[in-house]
Amino acid sequence: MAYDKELAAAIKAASLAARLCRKVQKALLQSDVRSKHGRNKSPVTVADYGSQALVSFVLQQEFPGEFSLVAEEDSNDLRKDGGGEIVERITKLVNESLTSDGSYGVSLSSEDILKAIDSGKSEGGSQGRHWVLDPIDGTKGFVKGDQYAVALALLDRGNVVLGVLACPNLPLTSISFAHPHSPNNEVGCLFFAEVGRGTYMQPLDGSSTVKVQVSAVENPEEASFFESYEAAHSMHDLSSLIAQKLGVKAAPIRMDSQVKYGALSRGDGAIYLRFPRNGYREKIWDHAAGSIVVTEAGGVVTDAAGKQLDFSKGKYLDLDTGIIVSNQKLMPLLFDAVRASLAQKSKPQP
Ligand SMILES: Nc1ncnc2c1ncn2[C@@H]1O[C@H](COP(=O)(O)O)[C@@H](OP(=O)(O)O)[C@H]1O
Ligand SMILES: [Mg+2]
Ligand SMILES: [Mg+2]
Ligand SMILES: [Mg+2]
Repeated sequence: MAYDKELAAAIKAASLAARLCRKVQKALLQSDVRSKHGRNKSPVTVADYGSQALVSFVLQQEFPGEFSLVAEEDSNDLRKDGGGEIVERITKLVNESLTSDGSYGVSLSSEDILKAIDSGKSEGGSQGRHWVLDPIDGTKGFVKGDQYAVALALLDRGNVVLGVLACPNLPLTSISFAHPHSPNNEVGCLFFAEVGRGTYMQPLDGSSTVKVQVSAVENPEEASFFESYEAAHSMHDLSSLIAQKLGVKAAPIRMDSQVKYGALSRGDGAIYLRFPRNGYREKIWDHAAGSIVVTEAGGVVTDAAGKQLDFSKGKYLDLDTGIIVSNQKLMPLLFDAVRASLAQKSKPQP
């Protein structure tokens, strides 16, 4: 089928990267966390770099020749004074992962690692094929020992055609309030989706695979919604106004990263609301994999004007106000509640 080879390579790369991240998270030392310079100051760890180097290396091994990767991180900070020690740690981590996997029989130098990280500088766009990678989405969740995801997607002529979400800290069974997962439940899932072929979930070791579907809930009173854990990433007051207008009774499920898309794709919750504060421009790597995982599971992902997300315009998503996600039945009600809430919010306060 169209993208079988690419999907197999993406699952392999994301699984290897997830195992590297899991190892680091278990032994995370504060020294592994640096905050990136510049306005956003979102943290970045040895695992973000290690994951990006590993995914980039594996994909280039599987697809030698033309290769285009749009990825979040670059090696600029690592090449500065004082970066040497962290580069050594990253190199060791990546080589340990490659040795344990055994497929490639190579040991990479620090320069190989920096080059692999920097091969993620493509701008993407509407022509040709581009891999899109967030090596750790939800680094804030990662550093506090909570949820994060390795998010890898493939763009083909501007459309997302496959996505893989490795979620090392997500329990295999539902996390919804309605069905709290059993305490001895296995933790670590990988979701994958290919255009036109549905969404599947497997444990990180790939031992079994199930097809997943979004929640069939039609009554908003029975629905629950996901939103960012970070109030800095999404306006929680707006989400609660929308939920109230919609008639949602349950409290929000607040989680870091695109794990929210994975959990929604298997029906743990019926809605995801994301309203960044003014001026923030969403990056394609924060949503490419998650969006296809939901849409291939029967869900709908649009901006606040009801428009599909457009991944063909380079590294950024130009969208109207925010991102709303739900199933086909609830989406018309959700859309009306969003419009009414935005109208109310924009009215001058008395
Ligand atoms: N002000 C902001 N508004 C919205 N998203 C932001 C943001 N600052 C950072 N982010 C993005 O939000 C992502 C995490 O999403 P969530 O809030 O769902 O956990 C971060 O991904 P990284 O952790 O890969 O940097 C980061 O790219
Ligand atoms: Mg980041
Ligand atoms: Mg991200
Ligand atoms: Mg990231």
